[in-house]
Amino acid sequence: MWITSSLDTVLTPTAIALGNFDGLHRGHQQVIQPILKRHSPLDSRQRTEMLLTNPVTLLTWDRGLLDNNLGESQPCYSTVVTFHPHPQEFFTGQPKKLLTPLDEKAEWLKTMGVEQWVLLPFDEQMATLSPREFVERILIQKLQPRCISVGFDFRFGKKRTGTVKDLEKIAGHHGIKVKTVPLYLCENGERISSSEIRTSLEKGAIRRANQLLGRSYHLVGSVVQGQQLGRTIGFPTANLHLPPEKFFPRSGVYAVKVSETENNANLGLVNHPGVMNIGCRPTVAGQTITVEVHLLNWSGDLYGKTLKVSLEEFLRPEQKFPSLESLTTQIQADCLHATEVLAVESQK
Ligand SMILES: Cc1cc2nc3c(=O)[nH]c(=O)nc-3n(C[C@H](O)[C@H](O)[C@H](O)COP(=O)(O)O)c2cc1C
Ligand SMILES: Nc1ncnc2c1ncn2[C@@H]1O[C@H](COP(=O)(O)OP(=O)(O)O)[C@@H](O)[C@H]1O
Repeated sequence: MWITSSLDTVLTPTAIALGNFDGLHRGHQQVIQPILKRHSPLDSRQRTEMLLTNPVTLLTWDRGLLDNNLGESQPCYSTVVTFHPHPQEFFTGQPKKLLTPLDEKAEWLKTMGVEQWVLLPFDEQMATLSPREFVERILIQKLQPRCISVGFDFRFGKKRTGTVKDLEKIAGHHGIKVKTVPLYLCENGERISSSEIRTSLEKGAIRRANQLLGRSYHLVGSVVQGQQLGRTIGFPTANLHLPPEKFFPRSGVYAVKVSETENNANLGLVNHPGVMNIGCRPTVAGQTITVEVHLLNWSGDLYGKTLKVSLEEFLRPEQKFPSLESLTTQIQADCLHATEVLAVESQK
C-alpha cells in the first residue's frame, strides 16, 4: 500500500473513500468497501489473518459484494483519504487518543486491500477552504477521483458546512460519482460509531466494543523491561510500550489473545491465551500506568518483540493487595477465569 501525505506524490486516478475512520469499525468498512477492487489480492496468510481477526470483512469479501470501484471501467487506485492530524486535535490543540493509531490503521487498510492511503495535512489553510474549494482544489485537482465514497453524515470544508448533498452536487458537476453509504446498524439495531466504541471500552464493556468494531480491540506494542518482579512471583509479564496516542480501555484485568506481528513471526504465537493488567500496580507502589501480559502455559524471551494483544473480556478492576502472596493467589484465579472465558469464546 502506498502511503503519502504529500499531494504531489499521489497515485492517480483514484477511487476515494473519504473520512477519518478512527477504529475502522464495521460502519467505516462499509464506506471503504465500494472502492475496493473485486479481486484485490488476498493471499492465504491475509485470508487466515482476516478470518481470525475480522470475519465480517472476509464474509463480505467472499460474497463478492464489492462494487469494483463503484462500477468504474477505467482502472484507478483504491484510495483512503483521511486528515492528519485529526481535525478535532487541530481545533482543540489537545492530542486526541485514537482507537487505531497510524501504524495499526495502515496494517488494517493493507489487509482490506486498499492500494493507497493519503493523509491530508490538516492545517490552517485546509481548515479555511470552503466546501467547493476543498472538492475542486484538493480532491479533483490533486487526487483525480473517478468516484468517491462517504458515510451519510460526512461533513467537510470550513466549519464543516459542506454536506453529502453539496459533495454530490459539486463532484457531479465534474462527472464524478458519489456513493453515500447509509447508516449501518448492528444486528441488534444499535448504531455503530467510534464514540460508542470509546464509551464501551472506558466501561470495560469489551464484548460490546468488539461487536461494534467487527473484531477484537487490539493493543499493539513492543515488549520492554519492567521491574523484573513478575518472574519472582511465578507470573512473568511482558510489558508493552504502546504508541502515546493509543486509546486505553478501562484499567483492570482482561482475558486476552496474543499474537506476533508479521515482522517478527518466529515464536509461533497466534491467538495465544493470556491475562493482561492495565494499571498503576498499587500493590507494588507503581507510579505509572503499565500494560502487561502474562501468556498462559508459555515460556520464552519476548523482549524487543512486537505483540498484538486482542481484548476478549474484562475480568475485574485492579486492586491494592496487602501482600505479594495475596496478589499471586488472585493472579492464579485470573488465569483460571481467563482460561474458561477463552475456551467458551473459541467454541463459538
Ligand atoms: C493478571 C494480572 C493481574 C494483576 N492484578 C494486579 C492488581 O490487581 N493489583 C496490582 O497492584 N497489580 C496487579 N498486577 C500487576 C503486578 O503487580 C505486576 O505484574 C508485578 O508487579 C510484576 O511487574 P513487572 O512486570 O514490572 O515485574 C497484575 C498482573 C497480572 C498479570
Ligand atoms: N508466560 C510468559 N508471559 C509473559 N512473559 C514471559 C513469559 N515467559 C517468559 N516471559 C519473559 O519474561 C519477561 C517478563 O518477566 P518479568 O519478570 O515480569 O520482567 P519485566 O518486569 O521486565 O516484564 C517477558 O518480557 C518475557 O521475555
